[in-house]
Amino acid sequence: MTQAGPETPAGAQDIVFDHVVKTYPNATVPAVDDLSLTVPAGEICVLLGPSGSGKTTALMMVNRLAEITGGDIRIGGRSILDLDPIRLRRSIGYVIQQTGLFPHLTIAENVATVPKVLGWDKKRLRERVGELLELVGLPAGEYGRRYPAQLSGGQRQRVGIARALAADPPVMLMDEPFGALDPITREHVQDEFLALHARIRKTVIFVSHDIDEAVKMGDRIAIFREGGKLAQYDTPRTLLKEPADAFVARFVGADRGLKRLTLTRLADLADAGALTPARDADAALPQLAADASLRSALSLMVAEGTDAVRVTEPRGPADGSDGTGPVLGVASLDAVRKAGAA
Ligand SMILES: Nc1ncnc2c1ncn2[C@@H]1O[C@H](COP(=O)(O)OP(=O)(O)OP(=O)(O)O)[C@@H](O)[C@H]1O
Repeated sequence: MTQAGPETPAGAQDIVFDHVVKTYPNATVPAVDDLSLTVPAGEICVLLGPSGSGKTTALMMVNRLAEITGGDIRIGGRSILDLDPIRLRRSIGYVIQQTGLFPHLTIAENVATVPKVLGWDKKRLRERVGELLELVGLPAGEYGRRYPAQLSGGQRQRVGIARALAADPPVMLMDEPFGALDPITREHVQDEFLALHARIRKTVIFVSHDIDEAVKMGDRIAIFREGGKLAQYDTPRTLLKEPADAFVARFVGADRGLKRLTLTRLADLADAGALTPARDADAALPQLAADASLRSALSLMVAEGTDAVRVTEPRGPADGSDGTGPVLGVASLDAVRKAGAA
């Protein structure tokens, strides 16, 4: 955590869309229509919506890969229209689905691309590349001299993130960055990115078409409808609990109650005093570590045919959530249901 606290992290900047319109040349209707929203500094905002609803266009207007045709976008209070597009782009991290790594450059050279353009000296470049590759779990000594083709898809995506962070930009734009990864790798890279974000607190705009990804990654979610109109902008919890209209309700899915359970951990129940003390008779109950979600707890109860789980203290990340630490108490189906409805 920075000195200023997570709400106003040092170095991050808010992004304001102020009545933004984008109508492409020769188009009869706008791709983005009167978009107004603020992404607070240091938060992750996920743009979600059906195909063609204007998510990528909204994202690309921030770094002027698509020029706005109405309204304004301000980063840290400065209009993007007052900035030179090339300089603006260098000051914003950009991660896309096909990582866009240069195949003929090594991993270290790829990560160094922008700082090199900015004229950093060799020593500073080398240190920064080492630091960034370490940060994304690909130590330079082992991976720096390899070429993109010699990495897995998930590793390439991590290099893409390291490269986007190279010049320490206050803002990152990510367009379906994990879309091409298989589900298991995607989960890993999402977790890694969230852990990384907790440390670096950049302001991130992240395009996704996957509601589960949006709920997991977003501090806030902007749902777009056809015609590039903003349907709702809220925290995942509010969006799932109070969809603004039938379109949003349909988009987030009939299982939105279950999705909401992913937002609460068993540890939250423990903190709220909603666990009951474990008795000897509870020894046969299935158990889960406190960092598991209420959805996992419910799923385990259904699978095991019980109406409670024992909650254990996780001993560390290496333990996963299989529940091997000391027992904290028992979470009943009723407690899970009540917490899910809250
Ligand atoms: N370069 C362009 N020229 C003209 N029209 C475009 C251009 N790029 C996108 N559009 C149109 O603008 C609208 C919004 O497209 P955009 O790519 O922003 O949507 P999206 O929500 O990101 O879609 P997807 O989820 O399929 O990527 C679509 O109708 C699209 O056809």
